Amino acid sequence: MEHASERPEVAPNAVTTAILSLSEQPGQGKAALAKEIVDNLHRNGWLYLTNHGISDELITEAFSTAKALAKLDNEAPPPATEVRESYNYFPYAEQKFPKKELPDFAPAMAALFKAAYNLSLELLELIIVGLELPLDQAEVLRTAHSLVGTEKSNTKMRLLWYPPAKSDAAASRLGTHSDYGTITVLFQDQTGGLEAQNRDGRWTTVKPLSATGKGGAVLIQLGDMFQHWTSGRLHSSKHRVQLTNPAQAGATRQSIAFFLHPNDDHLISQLNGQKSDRDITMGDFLKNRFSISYGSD
Ligand SMILES: O=C(O)CCC(=O)C(=O)O
Ligand SMILES: [Fe+2]
Repeated sequence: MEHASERPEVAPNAVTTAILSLSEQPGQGKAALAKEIVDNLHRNGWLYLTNHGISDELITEAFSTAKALAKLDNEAPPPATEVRESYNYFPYAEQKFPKKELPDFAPAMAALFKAAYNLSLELLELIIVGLELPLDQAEVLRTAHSLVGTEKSNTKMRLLWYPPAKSDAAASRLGTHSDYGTITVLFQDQTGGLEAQNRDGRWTTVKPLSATGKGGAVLIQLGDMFQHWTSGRLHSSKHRVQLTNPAQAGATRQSIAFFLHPNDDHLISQLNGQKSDRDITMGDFLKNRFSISYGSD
């Protein structure tokens, strides 16, 4: 209970997190699912997807390799203020891979990266349907992400490892931020601690759902760039990872976040077809990220 007074107020049931099945349900067509996805990305900016099509084996293999990497890195003690470790995986950055120590690293990460990329493309198509935009816009989005995996795209997979917290640790494991790309696909274990803020400004705890097993779910979060792209129709939520109870402090937490970004040189024109002087390349967007104002904010 020591930490309770240090934590910001969170109303645990203020916002409902949707759990949607990517495989069509009897009586529910693709259009209905697309609409539900868009409604949730409009209101909240996040949702869970079950039947996401990524095999347990791929996810489990990537998690165990990422955990082994965190253990390797731990041989050098982290700075005292460090509350998590993270490694950004870019498929082309082979010189950074721990080839000798972990020969399984490259194939495990490449497989999950590819699967998450394919899932993202499927989702982008559904979002275009749900936004009731002309279907050629789905092709626009697909082309905008054609360089994923190369040096001309900032798309990456972040391997996160949160060690057990010291008893006097602050309540924060990862500070408040929004993701800045198109969408994020988050795979997490069942430790919990993720909190997110919806369009109305309400914070909620996002119930932890494992990415594997029966009912395995991945969390989809919308990024700043996609909010901009959709002229603010979709919401990019602020989120953070907290230690929500003392028992959790003693537990490790592991997650893998796939951040989909458009090609650096892709000119982001509004998806509603309107010409706008806010059209901007992804590269410039990143440069200006902290100074521009955009969307409906
Ligand atoms: O660890 C998590 O669950 C969240 C990670 C995250 O939000 C990020 O890396 O941007
Ligand atoms: Fe994030």
